[in-house]
Order: sequence, then structure tokens, then C-alpha cells
Amino acid sequence: MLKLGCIADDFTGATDLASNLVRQGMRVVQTLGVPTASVGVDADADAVVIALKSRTIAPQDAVAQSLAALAWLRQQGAGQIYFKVCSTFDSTPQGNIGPVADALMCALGTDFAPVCPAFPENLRTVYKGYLYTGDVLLSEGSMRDHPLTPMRDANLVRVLQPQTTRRVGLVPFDVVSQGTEAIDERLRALRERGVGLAIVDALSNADLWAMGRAFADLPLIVAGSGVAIGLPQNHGMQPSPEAERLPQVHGHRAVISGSCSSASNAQVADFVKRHPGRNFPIDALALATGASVVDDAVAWARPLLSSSTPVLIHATTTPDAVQRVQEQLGVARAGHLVEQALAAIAVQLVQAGVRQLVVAGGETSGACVQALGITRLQIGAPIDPGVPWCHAHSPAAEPGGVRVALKSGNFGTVDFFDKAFRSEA
Ligand SMILES: Nc1ncnc2c1ncn2[C@@H]1O[C@H](COP(=O)(O)OP(=O)(O)O)[C@@H](O)[C@H]1O
Ligand SMILES: O=C(O)[C@@H](O)C(=O)COP(=O)(O)O
Repeated sequence: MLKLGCIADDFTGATDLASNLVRQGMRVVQTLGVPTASVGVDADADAVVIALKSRTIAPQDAVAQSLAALAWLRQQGAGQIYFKVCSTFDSTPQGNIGPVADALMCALGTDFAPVCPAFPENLRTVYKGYLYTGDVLLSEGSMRDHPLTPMRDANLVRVLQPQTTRRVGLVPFDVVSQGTEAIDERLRALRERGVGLAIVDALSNADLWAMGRAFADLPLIVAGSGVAIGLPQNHGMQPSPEAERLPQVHGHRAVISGSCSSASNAQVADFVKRHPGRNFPIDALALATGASVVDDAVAWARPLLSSSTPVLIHATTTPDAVQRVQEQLGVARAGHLVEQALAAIAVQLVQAGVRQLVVAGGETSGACVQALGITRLQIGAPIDPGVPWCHAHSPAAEPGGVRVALKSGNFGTVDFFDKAFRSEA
């Protein structure tokens, strides 16, 4: 019986969530997109994470895709539903967190769900409803200038309220710090007062464990990946290294980055400094002119692939540079052009023998794994919190498949691109 059915609004977010469940001993299957109706779940899976690419699409499309995912998960008997959103609450006043949460609640026949993006191991904490990234409020960090979902307000009650028809409330830290019973009591009280969605504060893993127990019987949880660490305990599960073992693959190494987040900018700069001559920048404006950017990148990479040091192909650039491109091309067109180019490059690199591929950026990862025809991921050990190595089958990488690591924009230490391959050695 499937204990947990998860719907993630982007691909890196899905591996992040799956990784936290696997770390606590759950056997997890991650699918990319909703499986076809006839596909059943592995008999021994405890959780399925369905990765959608719904974070920044039109709200009605995000709702439709999420409901299709829910229908499939319920068909598999999922006991509880987890809607995975970004730990930086990436959304716009239109959605898609509120509209998708509303629709899932209607379909599940529930009038209440907790909402908590906290992931303290990655320095995402929520206090009095305000989301912090590291030492600063969300709105004062780099998410202020995200290319697709600029986050200019850190107050999550205020951010979520315009996205939903339900009342948004708060379970503050003074309640959370008292533990599971206090949280449970406050959830009931809020619900009785007509609150439909409640932001829950959390500063540490201890808070997540306490809330995990309080959420045990709720039909729906809306959260970043952090809350997931507290759920396997509700099923008596323990961490197990066996859950993280992946098939071996041998081949070339590459990194593709379409993330313009500050961590990715620092990681690209670090790689460029350490490995001169092994990076190829993609010019978004050149792509728009129809120049042969993809072919040029692949032709550059091919002769370098035999080295154990990876090649790096990146569109990663500063917020100012992104803004200049967006002013000329529009936000959606710029994003699409870059994603499609990087996806085409990913396919050609794998066809050329790359078998260990790191992709940085949620939207970028979605585009790359879709182009590679990957429909399922097996989750391995984390390289850094929230970023595991995964094994996948792709028509471009048969018979043995390919290892991929899908890195959320702001995750990972500065030397992540080197560290990933050290941990793979
Ligand atoms: N140089 C660039 N100019 C304009 N847009 C870009 C550039 N580089 C990347 N992008 C776009 O920015 C978006 C970054 O989003 P994503 O891949 O989700 O990264 P993150 O995980 O950091 O949010 C993608 O749509 C990508 O195509
Ligand atoms: O929760 C998180 O922060 C990540 O899992 C995630 O979803 C990040 O998204 P991207 O930064 O777009 O990769």
C-alpha cells in the first residue's frame, strides 16, 4: 500500500523531496510527469513522487496537471498527499501554490491543509510567517531577482492569501516549539475558525519532526522538502543505506547550468576558476538570432569529454544580464529558448557518451530530462542536502542508463560541480 503520494511542482524539487524521504528509509519511485493510467506502482514502493513542471505555467494548466497526478496516486491507494513547493515559496500573485492547493483540497474533500516551506538544513526557516534564506528575509536575498518568480515579500501569509479563496492563518513558533500536541491543537483551532491553509513556522529539524507527527492523519500537506523528514517515522521507518544504492554506470562527465540563482552563479564562477578552458557560455541573444549555438557548444565539448574533469555548458549569468535579455526577448521567450537549447545540448552530450550529468536549475532540469526521454528516476545518496545522484534510463543512454543530479538553483556548496563527481568516484 502506497503510504505517501507526492506531487512536486518542478523536477529538482521532486528529487529534493524524494531524497529526504529516502534518507529516512522510505523506498521511493520518482516519475517525470504523470504515468499513464495503466502503469502501476512497484509493489515495494512506500512513496511515489510525481515530478511536474507546473511552477510557472498558467494556473489552470498547473491545476489540471496536479489533479491528473492526484487521480493516479489515489488509484494506487496513496494514504496521504504531499504537494511539494519550493523552499523559497516560488510563485506569483496568480499562483501556482494557492490554486493547486485549493484544487487538491476540493478533490480530497478536505477543508484544511498545513503549509510549510522550511528546510533548515538548507537554511530555509520560517518565523512568525516570515521566510528567511540564511540570515536574510526571502525578499532581501537573491530570490528578489529570480528570472521567473521574483519574491519581493517574505510574509508567507501575505504572499499566499491573494492566491487562494480560503483564509490563510499561521501556526507561530511559540506553538511549534512546544511540540506535536500543541501544533495539533492549534491546527484544530485554526480549522474551527475557518482557516483553510495555515503557514507553519519551523527553525530546526526538531520542529519538522514534531510537525511530521502532528500531520500524520491529514489528507494533504503543502510543503518544501523539509517536512518530509518527519513523515516516515509515522510508518515506523528508520534510515537505511540500502535505500540509497544505485546501479553503476561508466562514461563521460558534464555539467549543464541554466540556473541564474546566486548559488549557481557562485558555483559556475568557482568551476571556471578551477578549470580554465572547460566551460562554454551560452549567449541567450545569439540563440534568438538563430545562430548555431547548440552545435557550437557540442562541437566544443566533444574533444574534451575523455577527461575525468567534466565540461560545463552554462547560460548562468547575473540578474542584470538576465534582465537585459528579458527586456529584448520577453521573460517567457528568453526562458524557453535557453531551456530548449540546453536540453538539446544535454541529449547530444549523452549521445556522445556522457553518463554522469549534473543539471543546475529547476526549469532547466525539467527541460533536459524531458528531452532525454527520462520517465523515472531511482534516487541515490545526496551530494549536498536536497541534491541526490539519481539513476535513469534514457533512449540516448542504453543499455546501462545514465546518472543525473538535478540541482536546485540555490542548493549546494560553492564547489558543488567538483564535489558531485568526487562523491561519484
Ligand atoms: N542568460 C539567460 N538569459 C535569460 N534567461 C535565462 C538565462 N539563463 C537561464 N535563463 C532562464 O532562467 C530560468 C532559470 O530557471 P531555473 O532553471 O528553474 O533555475 P533556478 O533553479 O535557479 O530557478 C530558466 O527558464 C532559464 O532558461
Ligand atoms: O525546495 C527547494 O528549494 C527546491 O527543491 C526547489 O524546488 C528549488 O527550485 P529551483 O531553484 O527552481 O531548482
